[in-house]
Amino acid sequence: MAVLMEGRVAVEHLRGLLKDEIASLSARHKRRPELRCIVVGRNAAASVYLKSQAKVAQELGIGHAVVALPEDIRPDDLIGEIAALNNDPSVTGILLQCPLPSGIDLEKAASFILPARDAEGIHPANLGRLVLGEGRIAPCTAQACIELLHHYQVKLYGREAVVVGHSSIVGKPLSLLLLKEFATTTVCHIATAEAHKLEDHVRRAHVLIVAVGKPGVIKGEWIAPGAVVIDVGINKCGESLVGDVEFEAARQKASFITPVPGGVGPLTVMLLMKNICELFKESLKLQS
Ligand SMILES: NC(=O)C1=CN([C@@H]2O[C@H](COP(=O)(O)OP(=O)(O)OC[C@H]3O[C@@H](n4cnc5c(N)ncnc54)[C@H](OP(=O)(O)O)[C@@H]3O)[C@@H](O)[C@H]2O)C=CC1
Ligand SMILES: Nc1nc(=O)c2c([nH]1)NC[C@@H]1CN(c3ccc(C(=O)N[C@@H](CCC(=O)O)C(=O)O)cc3)C=[N+]21
Repeated sequence: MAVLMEGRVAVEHLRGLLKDEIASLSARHKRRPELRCIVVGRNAAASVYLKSQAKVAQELGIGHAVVALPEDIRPDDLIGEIAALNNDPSVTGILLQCPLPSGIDLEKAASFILPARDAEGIHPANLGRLVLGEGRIAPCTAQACIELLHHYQVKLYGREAVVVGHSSIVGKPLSLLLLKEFATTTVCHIATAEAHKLEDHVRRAHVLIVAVGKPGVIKGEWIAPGAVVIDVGINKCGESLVGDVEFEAARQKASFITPVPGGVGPLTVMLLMKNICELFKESLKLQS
């Protein structure tokens, strides 16, 4: 039976550090960091994220406001909203929440966020730094997975890491961070599933990280004995939240596994706040 990797426990140390740092910066500079979150349309996982953000921002002394936009917004109007936040001197960081409607391209929209206000590190300049291994602001969930692995002292050097999902906010940046740790990294996606190869890749993973958004897409029986499993997926199932991995069956085979909720989610939120704190410090340096 696997040990649970509890993000809600791993996060406590960071919570204390950030709270103290933000309190002292805010007192010294007589202003607080401000996060603005752009949300287009409605989505269950995005609502869970927003709720957690608002709660943690308040605990840490970070201002938080949502810019809610209609599902049928035109791309140019979304860019206008981003520009308004870029030009507002009180704003520290901007988060463009996914998913976006089918007519709007995340990567294109993200390129309009000022790199110095990019709360998630998804502007091409920030992603470029990540490729070069020198990124400071990296996508929060990718960082959260690495933090969890470090917290539970999981060895990555020379191990087979398999990432399922290749989105710009999770799978791709995470694969770069795993490479930085010298894990031998495979990235699977929809074409892997269509080629009926997903099971083969999952079966040989020492470390498996799944970010798809489909409950049960990874069968528990595919997990290699002793594997480490991180389930990023957040899916609403009635009133409860479930991940992408068949949890109970996977738990019988893995050595470590994240629960959903209580796994990656709380760390994602705290690392978003850490990014905001970093952007705030940079902005204060520029002013002085
Ligand atoms: N816990 C947390 O902190 C966070 C949770 N999430 C959750 O993680 C999930 C993924 O989020 P995100 O990356 O934004 O989602 P996206 O929809 O952007 O990406 C999903 C990825 O999964 C791939 N995929 C779809 N179906 C399959 C399949 N059957 N087999 C293998 N790969 C498949 C897609 O491939 P293709 O594009 O080629 O179709 C795509 O790369 C969601 O549930 C989201 O809510 C996200 C961020 C943070
Ligand atoms: N640009 C962008 N970046 C994201 O990182 C992003 C996004 N868009 N869109 C939506 C998904 C989803 N996501 C979550 C993060 C934390 C929790 C979270 O805090 N989860 C708690 C939930 C606690 C509860 O309410 O039960 C937990 O898992 O324990 C949930 C969901 C980030 N996402």
